[in-house]
Amino acid sequence: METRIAEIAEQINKEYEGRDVHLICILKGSLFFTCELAKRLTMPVTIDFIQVSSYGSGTVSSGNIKIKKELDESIEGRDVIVIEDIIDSGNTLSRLVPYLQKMGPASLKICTLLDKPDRREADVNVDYNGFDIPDKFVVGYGLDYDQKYRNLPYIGVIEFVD
Ligand SMILES: O=P(O)(O)OC[C@H]1O[C@H](OP(=O)(O)OP(=O)(O)O)[C@H](O)[C@@H]1O
Ligand code: HPA
Ligand SMILES: [Mg+2]
Repeated sequence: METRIAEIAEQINKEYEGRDVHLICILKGSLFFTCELAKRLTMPVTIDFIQVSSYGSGTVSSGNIKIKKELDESIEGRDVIVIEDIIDSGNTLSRLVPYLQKMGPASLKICTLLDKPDRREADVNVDYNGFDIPDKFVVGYGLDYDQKYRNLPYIGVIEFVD
């Protein structure tokens, strides 16, 4: 995990050389990934947080996103990288990206630790992706099931028994 995060950071360091980067961490899941990535970036970095929710306590996206916490700072004219822990149905980012684009960033890229391409319902252009994973509900490293297990220091699959 750390090796892959370091590789992504290196790629970002090269591509954004000489520029400042503004990271947007999508709470709460991408908190851990944002920290690990940010520590490895070498340019001047600023960080802001937004919280949107579509899952509630279930394992399937509701398709609607609600903004629960707005950004603190303007992103107009800034080089923005949105940090996600996972892209699953794509509903969260396919709604959030146009919302952020309207605020006039100089550039906007998407960086995710995990991608579940088999589950996609809405298109998302991913710029940096840690790992493609199969269609299993995963927890740990920031990812929750009903708000639990975010603190696991690894990614695990939840198995549901009836
Ligand atoms: O591609 P999607 O199907 O939209 O799923 C991905 C999103 O769902 C999760 O967030 P959630 O709404 O559970 O909030 P959380 O980060 O606080 O757990 C996850 O952190 C992503 O933001
Ligand atoms: O597999 C997942 N685990 C936790 N949260 C999620 N949000 C979308 N997919 C997932
Ligand atoms: Mg969640």
